[in-house]
Formats: sequence, structure tokens, C-alpha cells
Amino acid sequence: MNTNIEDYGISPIKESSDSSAPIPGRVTAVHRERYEVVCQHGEVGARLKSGVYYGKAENELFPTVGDHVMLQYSPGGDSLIVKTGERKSAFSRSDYSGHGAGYVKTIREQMVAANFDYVFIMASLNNDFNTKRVERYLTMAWQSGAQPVIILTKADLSDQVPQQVQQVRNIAIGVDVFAISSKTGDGLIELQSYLQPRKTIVFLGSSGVGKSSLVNALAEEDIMKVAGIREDDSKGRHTTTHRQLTLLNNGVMIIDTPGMRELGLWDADTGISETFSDVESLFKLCKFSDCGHDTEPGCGVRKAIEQGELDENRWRRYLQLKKENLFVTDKSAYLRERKQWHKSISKTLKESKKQQ
Ligand SMILES: Nc1nc2c(ncn2[C@@H]2O[C@H](COP(=O)(O)OP(=O)(O)OP(=O)(O)O)[C@@H](O)[C@H]2O)c(=O)[nH]1
Ligand SMILES: [Zn+2]
Repeated sequence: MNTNIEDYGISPIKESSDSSAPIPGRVTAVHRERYEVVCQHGEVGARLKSGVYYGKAENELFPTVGDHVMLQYSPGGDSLIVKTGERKSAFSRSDYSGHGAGYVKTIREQMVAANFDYVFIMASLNNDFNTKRVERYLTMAWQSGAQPVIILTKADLSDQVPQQVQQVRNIAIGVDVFAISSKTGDGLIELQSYLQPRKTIVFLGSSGVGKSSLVNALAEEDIMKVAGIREDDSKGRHTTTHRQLTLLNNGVMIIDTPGMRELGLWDADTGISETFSDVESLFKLCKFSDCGHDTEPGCGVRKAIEQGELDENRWRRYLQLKKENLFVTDKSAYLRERKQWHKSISKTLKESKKQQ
């Protein structure tokens, strides 16, 4: 198979006479310790080279879907990933942890997505419509390093589309907001400016919001499985089964990984600050630097609310997001998962050593 790796945003390197020299690739799927990587030989199976990724003080970051990697190609079996490239954007805690290298190492296995240009924030215009959730996603998107775009789905199910769009525009200054219907095709044409070859898009939105339907509508082919009738929309349901990084016929790449759905609000403080810069700028006006913005005298926030300069609801949402963020930063569930993951890695390593 001859793959045009440049379609995947991979820069080719000079032909080397040494056939074992590492070649560039991009991760298209991650399954626990196995990876699928597209490279000049097509899509190949790969593992991490253990001397590089495990057991040393200065380990490479574990690759995630969308990552650029260097690969020791092996025609007969799994190739070996020897290097993770730098990320221009990522949904992964390690990039923003701000902790020492030792700490980064312990959390780097959080696999989500990397190197995307746009975050399509998806929210449905049906009775599920909720600007608070959009705000939360916006916060995460800003923090990823990529550009957010808001897509309001299922416009055919709402008779208040203009009002809803306006509501979202009010909380998403400087971000494009589109209302679309994958069913009728309405609004899809307006997304064209974001659907350019070699651009990578990642979706952020709850289950059932219409991600797969949109991708299928854009691709004009069924490349993703659309959920049938479902009994409940309980969290964590995952009905999409398909590749994790897909190159569409129009040259756009789509990343959709299970991890994207489980993404919490880790370290979202920076993102919250960007989304709520108007709110946080009021803190400077408070009389006391440790103002709780509650009953303290001379509070800039209370004053702005009284004078109608700050919407009380926006203030409440800010507090709520801060609270949720504190909660997820507590990450105890994450730490439990990490332990398990380490166990499975060391088991795999032991087994592979035995076989050698
Ligand atoms: N009326 C209407 N229904 C839609 C539209 N887009 C999607 N749906 C329906 O919404 C349901 C969920 O759509 P999916 O595309 O599977 O949603 P998803 O976000 O990919 O869902 P997960 O794979 O569970 O994350 C399906 O029953 C779709 O037919 C739309 O524009 N209008
Ligand atoms: Zn105050």
C-alpha cells in the first residue's frame, strides 16, 4: 500500500540508505499498549520501544491519537515507536500540569488526542440545550491550544434556533457559532471554511449529540456508526465504533476517541479564566484582595451585579465551574485507574521479557 503521508500532515524525511532508520508516522489509533500508525508503508501496527518509553528517568511521553511519532518500521510484525513528536495542541493533562518531570511521568498515560487544529464543540438544540455545558467545553477547548468552533446540532428539532444561537454567542465571544442539521443538511455548507485538507478536527460533546451523523453528512458516506434508538442516554454509553483518526475524502482528518468522551475538566483553570475574563477582571475592583465576593464590603463583583454590568447567572456559572473543576482536580478515580494501567504495563513487559 502506498500512502500519501502528507495527507496526514506528516512531513517526509530524506530517503535514507539505512533501511532500519526511523521514519515519521502519525498515530491513528491506540488500543492499550498497541498502536496503529500511518507511515509511508501504509497503516501499520506498532508498540512502544521499551528502552525509550519505560524504565528510564527521562521517558518519552506516551503517544496518543494524532501524535507524530518516529517509527522503526518492521515489515514482518509490529513496528517500534521510538519517539513522540512535540504537540501543538492536546487534550491531555500532562501538557498543562506545570509539575516537575517526575509528576508528568506518572500521568502521561492519559490518552486523549493530540495535534488537532479545531475543536468542534457540539451541543444539541433539542430539549437538552444547555449553555452551561457549552461554556464548560469552551473552557476545555481554549485550554487544548486549538481553536474552538461551536456547532449546535439538530436544528430541525428546535423552533428557537436564532435565540439559541444568540444565547451561545453571548457566552462565546470571538468564536464561530453554527446551527446545523445533519438530517436536513441545513448549515453544513457554512462549515466549509473549517473543512480544509490536512486540518484535523476533534469533537467535544456528549453522547448522542450527533457527532457521527455530522461526520457522515460531511463525508457523504457512512464512515461512522450512528446510534439507533436508545433507551437511555446515561453517561458513559459509547455507541461509536470506528477508527480513531479518520481521513475523509475531502482531506480533513477527524479524531474521535473514547478518551475524548471521558475528558474531565482537569486543569481547566486557565480555560475558565479565558472564558470568564470579564468576570475575573472585576476582582481587581474589590476592596479586599482576599474578597470572597459574597457579603464583603466594597466587592467589585457584587457591585457589578447590582449595577447590571454582570449577569448574576453568569457569576453563578463561573462559581459552579470553579467548583466542578476543584472536584475533578481531586482525580482520585484517575489515580486508581493509573495504578491498574501500571500493573498491566509491567505485566506486559514481564511477559515480553520472558518470551525474548
Ligand atoms: N432530528 C435530528 N436527529 C439527529 C440529527 N443528528 C443526529 N440525530 C440523531 O441523534 C441520534 C444520535 O446521533 P449520533 O450521530 O449517533 O450521535 P453521536 O454524538 O455520534 O453519539 P455517540 O456515538 O453515542 O457519541 C441518532 O438517533 C441520530 O439519528 C439531526 O440533525 N436531526
Ligand atoms: Zn469581591
